[in-house]
Formats: sequence, C-alpha cells, structure tokens
Amino acid sequence: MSGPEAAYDVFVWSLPMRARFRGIDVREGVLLRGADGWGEWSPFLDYDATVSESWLRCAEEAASGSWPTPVRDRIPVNVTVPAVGPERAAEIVRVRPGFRTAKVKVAEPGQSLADDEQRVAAVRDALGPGGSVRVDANGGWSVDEAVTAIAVLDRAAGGLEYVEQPCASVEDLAAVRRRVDVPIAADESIRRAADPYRVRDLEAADIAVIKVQPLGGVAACLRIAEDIGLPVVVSSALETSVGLAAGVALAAALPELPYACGLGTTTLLDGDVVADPLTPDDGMLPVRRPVPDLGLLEAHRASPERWAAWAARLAEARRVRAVRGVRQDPAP
Ligand SMILES: O=C(O)CCC(=O)C1=CC=C[C@@H](O)[C@@H]1C(=O)O
Ligand SMILES: [Mg+2]
Repeated sequence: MSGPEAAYDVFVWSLPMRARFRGIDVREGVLLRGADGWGEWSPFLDYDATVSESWLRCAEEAASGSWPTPVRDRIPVNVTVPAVGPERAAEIVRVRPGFRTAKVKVAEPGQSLADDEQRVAAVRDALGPGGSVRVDANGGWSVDEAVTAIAVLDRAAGGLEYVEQPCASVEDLAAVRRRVDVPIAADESIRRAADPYRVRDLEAADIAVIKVQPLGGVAACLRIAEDIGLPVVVSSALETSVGLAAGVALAAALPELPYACGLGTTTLLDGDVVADPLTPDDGMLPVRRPVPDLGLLEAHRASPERWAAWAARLAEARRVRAVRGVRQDPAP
C-alpha cells in the first residue's frame, strides 16, 4: 500500500451488546494504529461512506495527531438506560451507585407512552430524589406527540433535566421548544445534519449533544461547540475504550461542562479491547487514554467475513476522502 493509508495498521473488532441498543445486538469497528497511537473508526452499519468519512477523521486525529490540553481530570457521566422494562431499568440504575444523572431511552418503535412513563418513574425511584433524569426520544415523536409525552414524562420523573431530540427535524425541535418548559437538547440535528448551526439559528435547542466520531474529531468538535454557543453534553457512539477516549478528551478540554456526559457506555458492550477500560467510578470517568491489549484484541477479533466487509467500507470512506480533498468543516 502507498499513500496516507500506509501509515496505519488496521484491526477489526466485534463485541456483543449487553442489551439491544439502537437496534444493535453486536457492535463492530476498526482500530487504526498510527504514529501517535490508536484511533477508532466505528460508523454504524447503516451509515454510507459519505457519512462515515467524518468518523474517519476522528480516528486519524487520534492515531496521527494530537488532542488539546485538558482543563479537568474527571468527567461526570450519566448512566444510560435502554428501552427495557421498568424492573430492569431500576436494576441498571441500582447496580451502579454513584451516578447522579440517568438518561432514559424513550419513544422506542413498538412501545407506548405508558411503557416510557413506567420506565422513567422506575428510574427516578431507583436514582433517588436528588439525581437528574433526562430522556432521549431519538426523533421519534411528532410535535404534538412530543408536547404530550414531555408533560407525562416530566411528571413521571418528578422533573426532567432535558429532552434529547424529541422530533426528527430542526423545525419541529424549535416548535416543541416554544411549547414546553423542559429544556431541549439536539443530538441528530447536529451530528446528522448538513448544517449543525441551523439548531442555533432557529433557536431549536437549549443544549448541544456532541459526538466526536460523527463530527470529525476533537478539534472539530471544540470549534463547533464554540460556534454553536450552547452548553455541550459530550456523548459516545458506543465505542470501545479506544474510541471513547476521544470523547473524554473533548469533554476534558471544553471550557465549561455544566452537564453530565453520555460517555459511560463501555458497560453496554460485553467486553473491551483494553485491559483498563474507561468505566465510570462513582459517576465519574478519569481523563486518560487506554491502549489495546494484544490478548483482548485477539479475543475480540472479527470473523474473516466481517473483517473483509470493514476493509471494503474503509476503502470506500477513503475514496470519499480522496474526492473531497481537504477537510470539510461545517460553515460557522
Ligand atoms: O448518551 C448516552 O448516554 C449514551 C450514548 C447514546 O445514547 C447513543 C449513542 C449512539 C447512538 C445513539 O442512538 C445514542 C443517542 O442517540 O444518543
Ligand atoms: Mg441521542
């Protein structure tokens, strides 16, 4: 191989999820090793090469670049509760004492508002009155459904900290924000949008959820955070500890970090590629960068078929890169 690709060793991993999340039972991805360390490239399987190219910039920044200087050494994180039944939801919170914030998935296809209400009430009960409960609808509601659901879930939670991505479009997010008092956070409207700054321009959200892989790396996210001018919650894309370390680096470098981050997700995966995973302790993640363990890499090595499929995806994303040329940052 010649060209910039030659600068990286490639490893493909595969790990089962502990519970189905985002419709996924098995998480896979690529680790790239470059001159400056390891980076992770793990775009979800439903993302095409055009979308996945920005994810590659994040991996390459980690493997052959540098991250900004941290201004804190611990990151508060939320416990993430998938769209499970109320007993299981309460158990997820109870077995992880020390978390002061819980994020609950709602609006899951095939489930009802009553299911969400019971899950949220169970989480509040398990977390205790002092903690914060936020919900994430992943754009699953219409404006009217969102207004109704937010009132119901705000009551069930005894007060919601915020609602993440209640509706799919930025316009609908703005419409909901005008009709409810609970703060609105934008996630997909930033990471999957052609122009993340429409959230700011339409005053569609109170909080920006930022994920380093989809948004092209730590430095790019710092710029977006500054330009968007909203408080930021750094969240994961369900990475191994290698990929998560980039999110941790962003959270550590942000001038302000007023909310718990969604980076406590290694426990959603049944295993890791590092011996010292970025697992929360007392609701906090340490700011550090673990490196893969060779034995664990072997243990979680993807099958030859999946390895070939990821190699083909990587080649496609690199082709997109070659066509695009220099890095494409969203216009401020
Ligand atoms: O924010 C968290 O607590 C964990 C990460 C998380 O919820 C997500 C990670 C990746 C994909 C998404 O479906 C989901 C999200 O929507 O925020
Ligand atoms: Mg979200």
